[in-house]
Amino acid sequence: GLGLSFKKEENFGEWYSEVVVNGEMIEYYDISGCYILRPWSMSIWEIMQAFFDAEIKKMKIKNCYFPLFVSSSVLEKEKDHIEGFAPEVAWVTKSGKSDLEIPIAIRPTSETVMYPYFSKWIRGHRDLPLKLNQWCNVVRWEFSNPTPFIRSREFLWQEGHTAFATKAEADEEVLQILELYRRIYEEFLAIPVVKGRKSEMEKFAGGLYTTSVEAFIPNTGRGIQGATSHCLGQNFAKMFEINFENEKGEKGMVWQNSWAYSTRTIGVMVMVHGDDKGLVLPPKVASVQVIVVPVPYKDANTQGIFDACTETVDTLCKAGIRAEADFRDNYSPGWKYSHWEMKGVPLRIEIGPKDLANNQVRAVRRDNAAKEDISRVNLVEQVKRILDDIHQSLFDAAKQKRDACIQVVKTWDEFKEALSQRKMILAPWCDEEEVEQDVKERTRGEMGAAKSLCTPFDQPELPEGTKCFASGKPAKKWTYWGRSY
Ligand SMILES: O=C1CCCN[C@@H]1CCCn1cnc2ccccc2c1=O
Repeated sequence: GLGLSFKKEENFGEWYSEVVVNGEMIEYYDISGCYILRPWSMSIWEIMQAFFDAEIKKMKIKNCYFPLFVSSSVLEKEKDHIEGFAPEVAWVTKSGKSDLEIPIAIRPTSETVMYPYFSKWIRGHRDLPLKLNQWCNVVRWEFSNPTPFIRSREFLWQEGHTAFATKAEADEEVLQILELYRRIYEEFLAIPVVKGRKSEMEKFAGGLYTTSVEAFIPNTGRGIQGATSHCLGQNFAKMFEINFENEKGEKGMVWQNSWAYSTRTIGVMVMVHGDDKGLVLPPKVASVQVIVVPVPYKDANTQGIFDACTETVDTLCKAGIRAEADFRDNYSPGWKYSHWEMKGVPLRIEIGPKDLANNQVRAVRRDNAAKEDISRVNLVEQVKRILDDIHQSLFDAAKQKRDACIQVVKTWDEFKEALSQRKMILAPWCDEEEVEQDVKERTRGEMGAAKSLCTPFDQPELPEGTKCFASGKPAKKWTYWGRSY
């Protein structure tokens, strides 16, 4: 039948795979770890892209496009940033029947593709700042369990790559971009995130420091990195000789950033808001925000009902609301209700004989199934109010659930207990890397080890003498820990 065969609370993994397919977001592909993005998910990507692209254009960041292919000499230029990742690099070794002289890598990220040209283009301080972004796909041949949107061998992202004369400029941009990522999650996807800094162990090894927005999936009790904004320092400038002559004629290396968010955002949204009836789309990213369904009654004025539906769609569209009508005559209203609920359309409008007679429509919310009769007189402002309220209540519900998963701990025993309860753990930490390594080893198990998620910028008070939860040494900061994707 139409319904899902798995329940979110009982079989989360199967529920997720089924809901992205039944919601017509994803089609499974015959190569493992690769998925077809159908229009229902591509439209979500496009809406977020439109926002982010407009925002970075305000920051004078320009779009470009670099080749998909990377020569091995250049890719392996940076040993330590690539060493951990080497197994994930996909290589082209043949064309037709013949082997390539030298294998060519498919970009897993574009630092090594772009930075030899940054070196060529940046000569003097007038060439700075250089601020580029590209919207593209990247390939990482991962082996851990592939999951649509969350972990795939090819995904879409934007990657920003910027170069500045001073560290101060780089530091500022890192945070400006991170704020845009927070807005993507909280203002578009209605998902609460924590802004913070990654530990030395978890940061991008090729950079100076990494900031991120961290989300949490209550059903699996795992944190998930939502997006990252790295300050690369002068590490890549040194490697690729990206230097410039400043005003005083002195030679200096540039300060660089790189930052990305990807189609993983869509998977997080499905996991957080979806329910046993299917997808639940936050209105801001729904390609159809309102679906109008005619409810004809045997001898009632069917044409009048259809006309009212058409007029309702036109009125809403003229007001900038993304509305459509489902006039298909081979499906019943009840079938249509289930279908559009599965696809997560935020608001349904039903128009039957009674509604027609009373010059009203019956509005039904997807998030809480609340029904409301609305006069067609002030339809637009009522629908706008309801859509805004749906966004707010989705965010509030997700935040309440995420906050309920947060556990503050002071000792190792409390930490272990919270981890067994699948919590997102806030603990005082001595900030020593070998202690972090020790936490990973001591929590290794079939559920996966705990790792540090981020050190939140918003630090709670740390009383003098507070001990590190894992080492007993003097704590230096509060850090979030947990299992993660
Ligand atoms: O996050 C970002 C933001 C966008 C630009 N790249 C940085 C860092 C990417 C880190 N990374 C991640 N997976 C990889 C996989 C294979 C080879 C290299 C890499 C690699 O460098």
